[in-house]
Amino acid sequence: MEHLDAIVIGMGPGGEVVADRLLKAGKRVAVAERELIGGECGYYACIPSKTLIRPPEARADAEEAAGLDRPGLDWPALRAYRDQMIRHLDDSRQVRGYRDQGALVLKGAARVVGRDPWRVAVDGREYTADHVVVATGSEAVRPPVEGLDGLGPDRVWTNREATTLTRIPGRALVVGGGAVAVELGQFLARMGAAVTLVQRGDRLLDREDPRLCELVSEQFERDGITVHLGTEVASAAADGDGVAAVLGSGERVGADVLVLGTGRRPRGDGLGLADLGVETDRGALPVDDRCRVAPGLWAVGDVTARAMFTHVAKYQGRLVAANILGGDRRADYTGVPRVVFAHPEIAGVGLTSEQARDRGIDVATAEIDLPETLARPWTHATDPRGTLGVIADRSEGVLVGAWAFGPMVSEWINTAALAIRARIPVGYLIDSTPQFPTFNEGYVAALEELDL
Ligand SMILES: Cc1cc2nc3c(=O)[nH]c(=O)nc-3n(C[C@H](O)[C@H](O)[C@H](O)COP(=O)(O)OP(=O)(O)OC[C@H]3O[C@@H](n4cnc5c(N)ncnc54)[C@H](O)[C@@H]3O)c2cc1C
Ligand SMILES: NC(=O)c1ccc[n+]([C@@H]2O[C@H](COP(=O)([O-])OP(=O)(O)OC[C@H]3O[C@@H](n4cnc5c(N)ncnc54)[C@H](O)[C@@H]3O)[C@@H](O)[C@H]2O)c1
Repeated sequence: MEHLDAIVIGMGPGGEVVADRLLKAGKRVAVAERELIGGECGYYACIPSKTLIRPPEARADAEEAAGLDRPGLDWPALRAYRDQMIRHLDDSRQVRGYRDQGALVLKGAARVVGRDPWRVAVDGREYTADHVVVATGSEAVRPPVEGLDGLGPDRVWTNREATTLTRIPGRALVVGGGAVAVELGQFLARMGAAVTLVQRGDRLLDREDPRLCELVSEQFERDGITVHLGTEVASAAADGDGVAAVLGSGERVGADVLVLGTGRRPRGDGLGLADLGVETDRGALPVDDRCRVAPGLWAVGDVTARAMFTHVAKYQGRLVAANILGGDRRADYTGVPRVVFAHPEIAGVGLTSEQARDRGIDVATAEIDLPETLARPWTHATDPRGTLGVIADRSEGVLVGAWAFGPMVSEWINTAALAIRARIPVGYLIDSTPQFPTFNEGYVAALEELDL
């Protein structure tokens, strides 16, 4: 039986970072992947969704810039570029790349079949290793809607069908109110679909600051999206080529497709770990602050259910590789940005004002309207909009949270992310000199408004 320094199970962004770093350090590594090297992120989530969103976003930006006409949208050309970006669902170059780096590439579903030492089985063969890293990601949750399971993938889209779509549906019923529902719902609407969104919670993006949720709802109204809050889809049935749904409120909604954005379940079950005394929590592998599950067993990414983002999977991957190589790195999630790539972009980082108060923090908040305060929104668009909110700990004099709605927020939210993580005193932030004219200047203006 072949013995390795490490076996990485699942080659999404988390697994790839661990494998790359261990291989560079000269370790003997096996990587196991049952589908495509690159994971959900590379083929069915981040990459295709952000590629698809860009042209409608660029068109809206062009419409808002002085002196530009509305550019045309070429769906076949966009679809072809999306297919190129998802490598036509072919990972043979990645397989070759890892083999060239000296990895043992195992294409198949892995199971952990023994411990002391860890033993992993793929395709009927077994391997032992000093370290096993589980990076198996997550899968879309299918809500318990009557009739849903009887409908095929032509009528019910998870993120997989939605991000690999080949036609724009005439009518889409989007279920959920998180990042998936907001990004895909707005994309479909901007591509010409009539979109109805049904969210169980009482706000869109209900884990974010309530004020941010309000701004997103207003934007969805401008986009002509019909939003039902505080209700669910009670039942769904085939109707011609489409779907006839009945909501909890009794209202009927007809659509060509029903798109699920109802959360994700970590893929920690089915790996055989329970038989070895490693319990999961609703599919998640419990990790300590070093991302360790048990001696020699590590987990990174969505399967840890810490914060289901690619940047978190990569962060945990860097940390686990360092720890396997003898380091002692511990994870800190206080400065993880949460960006929704809608148009305008939406972001939150750190605590919401509600969370900060619940923790007993002496909270000070401020909110600024970006066009009222800055020059940059006006050089960017003729009818600009945007808002920045900051949440500070008055007694410590540091920022504990921030949220923003506006152009390119995904880039400039990282200023707040670093300030929160490093506990940079608000006085230093106010004393900084962000480039003129940029959206980053908003932080000085917002922080000056705080009653500290
Ligand atoms: C529509 C959508 C858009 C998103 N957009 C963003 C975004 O813009 N930015 C962002 O930060 N996050 C985004 N996310 C979240 C992001 O996709 C995940 O956080 C990220 O993919 C997690 O990476 P991972 O390495 O944990 O797992 P994954 O990317 O899920 O990869 C896990 C891999 O493990 C493999 N695997 C599973 N079980 C086994 C087994 N037993 N044996 C072998 N292999 C196995 C799978 O085949 C898969 O390839 C988005 C999610 C969705 C659904
Ligand atoms: N830009 C990004 O970084 C990005 C983009 C997409 C997804 N993601 C990540 O992927 C993960 C999954 O995203 P998501 O939006 O699917 O999940 P989510 O858990 O963030 O949100 C799910 C939403 O669906 C609602 N919901 C659940 N069941 C419902 C039902 N039966 N009927 C109506 N509404 C229902 C919930 O109230 C909740 O608001 C998240 O962790 C997210 O952060 C990130």
